[in-house]
Amino acid sequence: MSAYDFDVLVIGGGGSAGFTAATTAMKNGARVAMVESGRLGGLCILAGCMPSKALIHSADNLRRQNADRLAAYPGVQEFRRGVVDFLAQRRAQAVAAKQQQGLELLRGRARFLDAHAVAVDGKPVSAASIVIATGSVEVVPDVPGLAQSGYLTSETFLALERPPRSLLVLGGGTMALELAQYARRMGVSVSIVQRGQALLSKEDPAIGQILAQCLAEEGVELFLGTKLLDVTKTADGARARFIHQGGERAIEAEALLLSLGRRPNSDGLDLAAAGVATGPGGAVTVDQFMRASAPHIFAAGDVTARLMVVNQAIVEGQCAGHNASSDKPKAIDDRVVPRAVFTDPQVARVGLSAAQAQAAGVDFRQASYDLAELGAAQTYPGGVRGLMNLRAEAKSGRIIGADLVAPEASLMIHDVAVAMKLGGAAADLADIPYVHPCLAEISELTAGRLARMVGR
Ligand SMILES: Cc1cc2nc3c(=O)[nH]c(=O)nc-3n(C[C@H](O)[C@H](O)[C@H](O)COP(=O)(O)OP(=O)(O)OC[C@H]3O[C@@H](n4cnc5c(N)ncnc54)[C@H](O)[C@@H]3O)c2cc1C
Ligand SMILES: NC(=O)c1ccc[n+]([C@@H]2O[C@H](COP(=O)([O-])OP(=O)(O)OC[C@H]3O[C@@H](n4cnc5c(N)ncnc54)[C@H](O)[C@@H]3O)[C@@H](O)[C@H]2O)c1
Repeated sequence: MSAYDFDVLVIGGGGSAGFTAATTAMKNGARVAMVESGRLGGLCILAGCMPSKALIHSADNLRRQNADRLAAYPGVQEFRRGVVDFLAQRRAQAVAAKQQQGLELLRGRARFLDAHAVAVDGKPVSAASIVIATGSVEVVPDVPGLAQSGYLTSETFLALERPPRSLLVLGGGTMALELAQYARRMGVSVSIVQRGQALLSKEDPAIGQILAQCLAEEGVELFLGTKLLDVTKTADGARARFIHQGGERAIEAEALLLSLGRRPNSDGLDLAAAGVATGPGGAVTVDQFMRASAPHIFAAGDVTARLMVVNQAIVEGQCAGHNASSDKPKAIDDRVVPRAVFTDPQVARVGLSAAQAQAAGVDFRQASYDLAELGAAQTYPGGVRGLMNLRAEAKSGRIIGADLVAPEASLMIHDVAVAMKLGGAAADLADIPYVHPCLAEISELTAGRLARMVGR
């Protein structure tokens, strides 16, 4: 009989990483409890991936139909709520099914008491191993006046009952671009104020340029390379002052959306009581087994800040859940986690970026292809914009990463992901006679170019 209440305790079990960790540990035969302070579903279902995509796809439809967006707005919101409620209910049913199999669900907020115990709303619970999966929170920078201005976060923006006439988006990352384009397509007048010189500053600058062109053509006003000075509340909304191209500018809008990144949600956990070390922004520091600095404590998902997307959270949850409940530890394999930005055109990536490969000292070659060069692209009235960068190890020809901008890049990236998973080389991808004429042929053609530059 164990000295602890449970074999494995998961903090944040209602989210993607936590629920995966809990069910993985159960498969290993562990007695598992999960603590959840909020509604079951986590960020992806309740206020992230799913509601944002429900709105984006709705705006696309309305645009195609040339419908009155303002009149359609309440229906779009009703659709978003329906999607969220359906998926949250499905998560609740999945949790209930696991409860039938012995999972203990503890409702409340967890805080560490020591390395093997947490208090759930004051009540102590102990476990041999603990998985931290508490997700992330919005970054709120220390900008004068911002706190008093009444800004929107992604969560409050997604749920607005009425669209603002004008929207000022602070930030130029994934979330900023998805939500800015959605708002524009719903008829809102949109400005983006971004600190970096490019949009999506972690990607190849050519990608940010394509997105900047597309957004500007839709009427989004872009300010890149800015320094935010302050924000003031006005009678109609908010006003942001910033430096742009050496001069001072000010933009007023009815609503201000904060999209300056997310940071690990670890503040209230009292990690010091458990001897768990944190890194930049409060990320729980983990090794390749998703093990924290205390040997029987693991972490998974946004709280580790490795890559804040849901498929990464699930891969980390599987690894943490397994290692928390097994004496045969497995290292995480997150080499192949594709991800996408759901703008139009979409942006997708798998594997290492060129900058990451360089930083890791990999000897690689990169081939690029402009989507407009493709025969299939000629068949789209008005043309299509995009590109592919494909990278492979110089000696072996093995594919190590790709970037893609294309209308359906979120779908198209998966053939590169499969090739990478199977250890494929550029020549293997080039060898597949792709359906003609389709935009996915860009993979075959870029791979052909790359195959001629590398060893195999
Ligand atoms: C607007 C938006 C759009 C996004 N779109 C996409 C997308 O299209 N594709 C994609 O892959 N990713 C997307 N993401 C990112 C994705 O949602 C996250 O990476 C993912 O949901 C993180 O999962 P998680 O399990 O780490 O955290 P969460 O799902 O946030 O789970 C953490 C859980 O812990 C609970 N919790 C926190 N503290 C405690 C505590 N002390 N005690 C008990 N419980 C606690 C919370 O209530 C929550 O249920 C988006 C994010 C946003 C904000
Ligand atoms: N499709 C998806 O997978 C998806 C969609 C939305 C969000 N997400 C995830 O949610 C998280 C949050 O998204 P995000 O777009 O906010 O984060 P992000 O890190 O992609 O972008 C933040 C942006 O804000 C800028 N910035 C940060 N601090 C600033 C400051 N003080 N002044 C001016 N600019 C500043 C950065 O340069 C960057 O461009 C990300 O980790 C992302 O992966 C994913």
